[in-house]
Amino acid sequence: MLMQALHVIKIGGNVIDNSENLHRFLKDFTALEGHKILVHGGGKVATQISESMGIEAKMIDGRRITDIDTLRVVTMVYAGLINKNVVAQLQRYGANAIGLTGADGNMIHARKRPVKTIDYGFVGDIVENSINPENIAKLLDAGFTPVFCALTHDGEGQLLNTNADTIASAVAVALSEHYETTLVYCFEKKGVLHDINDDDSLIREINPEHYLKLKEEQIIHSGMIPKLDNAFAAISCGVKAVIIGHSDDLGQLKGNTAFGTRLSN
Ligand SMILES: Nc1ncnc2c1ncn2[C@@H]1O[C@H](COP(=O)(O)OP(=O)(O)O)[C@@H](O)[C@H]1O
Ligand SMILES: CC(=O)N[C@@H](CCC(=O)OP(=O)(O)O)C(=O)O
Repeated sequence: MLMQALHVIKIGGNVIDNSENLHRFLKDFTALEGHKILVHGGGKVATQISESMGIEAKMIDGRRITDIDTLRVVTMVYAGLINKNVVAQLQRYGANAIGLTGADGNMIHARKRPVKTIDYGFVGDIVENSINPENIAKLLDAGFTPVFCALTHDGEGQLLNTNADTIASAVAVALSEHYETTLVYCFEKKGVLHDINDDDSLIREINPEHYLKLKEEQIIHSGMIPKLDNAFAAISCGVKAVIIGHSDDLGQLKGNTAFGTRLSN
């Protein structure tokens, strides 16, 4: 049987922090035909709000050290402020969006990251095979557009902070059993760049060997490393296509025009 197409789109914190870019992106997202899921970050807003409350934001290897006060802030910011505003805007543009944490409908089960050398606090690693694609498919079939924020739960009442890139990859992998799934990471640059300050230096395609080399040469660094690790994990676990590109270029998907960096294995 021919599988239906599904787009899982992740939007990053720098776009969420810029209302003009966010609105443009949400309009283009709504215009995408067929089944779609949005996963949003919001790390930048969480950092601003934490610091305005006198709670210092600490990141190690792109992951937020989430003590109890920080967990309260990210719960308010991700599940409340950002998720509900994104849902309201999508409703305005015509998508029947429904906002979710991983606890809602038991969508995403995670385990508190064990303390080794670093104590990340209330950070959750998604439990393998814990995302039930049937539950998400029910929402899609009922005409809803699920909008996930960066929170999961451990099944024992504890919310956990989980990186949004990781959530997008895990959701795309789980649903690729049922749909021909394309995962798109949207952020504020044209894609993976040879020179981070030059949008004309876009790398149109990248495979794991090329990735290793670009990492060694420090052409790829910081937040792009975990993003690409998540992206390659998705492509090797059944996701049909993964693209990393600018939030302004999402509309290109509709016309099937190539944009951003496409992953290959
Ligand atoms: N080669 C590269 N091309 C593009 N961005 C890169 C590259 N190397 C590092 N980066 C950095 O990675 C960042 C994206 O990662 P991150 O901030 O985690 O994204 P997001 O906001 O989508 O979660 C970019 O803003 C950029 O600063
Ligand atoms: C554990 C962890 O680091 N969680 C992330 C979740 C938000 C996120 O991923 O936001 P962006 O996509 O905007 O970076 C954080 O709190 O920053």
